[in-house]
Amino acid sequence: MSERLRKILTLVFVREPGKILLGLKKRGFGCGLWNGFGGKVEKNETILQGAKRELVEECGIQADVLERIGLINFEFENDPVIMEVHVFLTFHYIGDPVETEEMKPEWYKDGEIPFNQMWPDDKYWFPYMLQKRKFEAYFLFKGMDTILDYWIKESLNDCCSSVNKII
Ligand SMILES: CNc1ncnc2c1ncn2[C@@H]1O[C@H](COP(=O)(O)OP(=O)(O)OP(=O)(O)O)[C@@H](O)[C@H]1O
Repeated sequence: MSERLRKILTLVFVREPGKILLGLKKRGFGCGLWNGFGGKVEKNETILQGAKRELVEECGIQADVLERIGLINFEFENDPVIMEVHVFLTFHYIGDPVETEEMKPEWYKDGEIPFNQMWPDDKYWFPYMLQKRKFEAYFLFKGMDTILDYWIKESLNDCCSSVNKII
C-alpha cells in the first residue's frame, strides 16, 4: 500500500453543541455536495497547517485547536492514486462563517444532515465523527456514486502513513 501514489487532503468540521457547519462546494471536486472544509495539503506545510489554512480560505473561520478525529483512505476503481483524507473537529473557533468562491456555509442540526446531497461515504462515518469517536476507514469507489467495498474501525493511530507528520 505504501508503494501507491497518495494525495493528502484535509477535512475540517466546525461544531456547536448539537450543530455542525457544512459547506456547499461551489466548484471542482465534489461540486454541488455538502461537506466539511478542506483540500490538498501543500508541499511546505504540515497536515494540520493545511487544515487550518483551508478552513480560513473556504469559510473565513480561524481555529487554533483542531482535534484529529479520523483518517479515511479513498480508492477509485482504475485510478492508481489513493486519497488520504485527515478529518478534524473543532468546537473552538474565531469568526462567523462567510460564503466564499469555493463554499457556501450553513449550520445543520445533528439530526438534519443532508446525506442525500453529500458524498455517499459520509453517512457511514459521520456517526463516529459526531460522537467524537476516533475512526479509520477505507472506501473503494466506482465512479463518484457507487461504493464497491468499505470498512470502518474505531481507533486511530498516533501517526499517519504519509511522510507528513501531524504537528
Ligand atoms: C470520495 N469521498 C469523499 N468523501 C468526503 N469528502 C471527500 C471525498 N473526496 C474528497 N473529499 C474532500 O473534498 C475536498 C476536496 O478538496 P479539493 O477541492 O480537491 O481540494 P482543494 O481545495 O485543495 O482544491 P483546488 O484548490 O480547487 O484544486 C477535501 O476536503 C476532501 O477531503
